[in-house]
Amino acid sequence: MDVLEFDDVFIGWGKGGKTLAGVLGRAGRRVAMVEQSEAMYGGTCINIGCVPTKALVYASHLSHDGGDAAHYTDSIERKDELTAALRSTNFSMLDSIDSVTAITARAEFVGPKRVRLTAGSEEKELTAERFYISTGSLPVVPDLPGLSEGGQVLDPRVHVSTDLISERNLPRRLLIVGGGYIAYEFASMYAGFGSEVTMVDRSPIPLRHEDRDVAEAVASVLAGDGVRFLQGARVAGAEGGAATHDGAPSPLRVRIASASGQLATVEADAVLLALGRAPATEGLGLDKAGVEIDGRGAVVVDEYLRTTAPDVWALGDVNGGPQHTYVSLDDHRIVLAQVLGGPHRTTTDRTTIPTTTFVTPPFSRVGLTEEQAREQAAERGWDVGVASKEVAKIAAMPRPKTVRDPRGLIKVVVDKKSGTILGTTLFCVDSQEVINLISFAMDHGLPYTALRDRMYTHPSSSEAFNEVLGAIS
Ligand SMILES: Cc1cc2nc3c(=O)[nH]c(=O)nc-3n(C[C@H](O)[C@H](O)[C@H](O)COP(=O)(O)OP(=O)(O)OC[C@H]3O[C@@H](n4cnc5c(N)ncnc54)[C@H](O)[C@@H]3O)c2cc1C
Ligand SMILES: NC(=O)c1ccc[n+]([C@@H]2O[C@H](COP(=O)([O-])OP(=O)(O)OC[C@H]3O[C@@H](n4cnc5c(N)ncnc54)[C@H](O)[C@@H]3O)[C@@H](O)[C@H]2O)c1
Repeated sequence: MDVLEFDDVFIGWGKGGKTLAGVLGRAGRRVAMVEQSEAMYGGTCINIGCVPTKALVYASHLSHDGGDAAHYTDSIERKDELTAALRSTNFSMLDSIDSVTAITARAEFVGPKRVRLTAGSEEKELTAERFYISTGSLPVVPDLPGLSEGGQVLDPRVHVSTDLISERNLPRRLLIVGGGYIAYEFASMYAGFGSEVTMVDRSPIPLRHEDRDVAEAVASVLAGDGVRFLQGARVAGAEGGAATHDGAPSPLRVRIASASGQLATVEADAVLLALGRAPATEGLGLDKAGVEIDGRGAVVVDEYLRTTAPDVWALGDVNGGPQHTYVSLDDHRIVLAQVLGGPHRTTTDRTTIPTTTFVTPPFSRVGLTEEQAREQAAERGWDVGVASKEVAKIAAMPRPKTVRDPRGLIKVVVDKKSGTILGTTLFCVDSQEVINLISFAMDHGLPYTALRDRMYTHPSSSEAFNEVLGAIS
């Protein structure tokens, strides 16, 4: 069997891995990037995750001619063109570096610092000084009566996010099981495309980790777009009918049980399971390399992202950290500093991690909720102050009105004594941009008054802070 030698071997073409591979390759190191599928060059984000879904979120709320079904099919085709172009660019970005070898094969460790690659009937082995595990995560498919069993769906009408956005036909009725990022983004998106969306969530209330006023604002906007919420509910069974007379599949009839045991039946042309993603560590032979995993299957790492084996790091979703592309990207900075030098970094120096859930308008948050801040106030000596305003009522922020979406809410939580910003929720047009400004201010210890008294371009969404932060009480 061929044995090839490298300086650095990456398993999986994720965001952190591909960025680090590029830097090391450009520095002249002999780098191998091993990716199991040519449809995944560039990783989850550009192929099946962030980018395609955000392209569809945007398309879903565009006005269109020719009916919802045609608009949906057209949007899926455009999304496929976009991801194909990004995949090709991502491939060249590494492949064009002389000292980088891109290999399409599935990798598994067969010993310390040794992996076997399998592509069809071909096998070879690689050895290297350093290894980087960047294999991402996979959708969790728990057993749900009538829908899924043993990690597999039981019916072609049952999907995970990855394959639903490859379906060319708009489901007239979509049932979404889950209440996290993907459930909310897909609910907003498919409602925008014209599907009748029902969400089944085991939590008794929507968005249980958010302040109630915020959660209610988000839920009422989605409800206004036609999304039906079944909270404190679970799947109790499902039956699929035979094909109808015109050959179209009949809907699945999904039985939903509430906390009190009462049953409702929801008819669905498609069901989306959005129940989390688990680190992709199965079949990687990690035990043979001395790399430990935890109870959730995540690679155990320290704050330097070092695994339990020497010279083996884990970046991105696979290390059990927050599952966002920008976290995987930040992981590469932490590892880079150890391998090639540069500013010292660890995971513990991340002060804030902002998030955006791409419903329409987008919902973004950084730091603490009001409830969390009040819980910690006595211990931390904070005098908690809050400013909260409906977007439609913010006179000094005409931007949402100019783009015809003045829905939502802005809420900022501060310590009045020191002026420290403790947390911010932005549920409004442009929030995916503006939240980064707040996160920057928080990381650099700027008081809320610095944002209140700044000059902003006009009309913009950031200028909301002139008015909203003037009303802290
Ligand atoms: C629908 C959806 C929407 C999302 N939207 C957002 C968003 O808007 N913003 C955001 O920040 N995050 C979003 N995320 C999360 C984000 O996509 C992930 O956090 C991120 O892509 C993880 O990157 P990674 O570096 O861990 O690896 P990934 O990009 O997941 O790459 C891992 C790669 O490893 C390959 N691989 C796995 N096992 C092997 C093996 N044994 N051998 C060879 N190759 C292997 C896989 O094929 C894959 O290409 C979304 C995710 C999903 C599913
Ligand atoms: N905009 C973004 O940054 C973005 C967008 C999409 C996905 N993502 C990432 O992708 C990951 C996966 O997204 P997701 O929405 O699948 O996961 P999630 O962790 O956000 O939500 C999972 C949901 O499933 C529920 N759940 C889990 N197991 C269940 C069970 N057995 N029965 C009933 N309910 C169950 C949970 O209560 C939760 O509501 C997330 O961790 C997220 O970080 C990020």
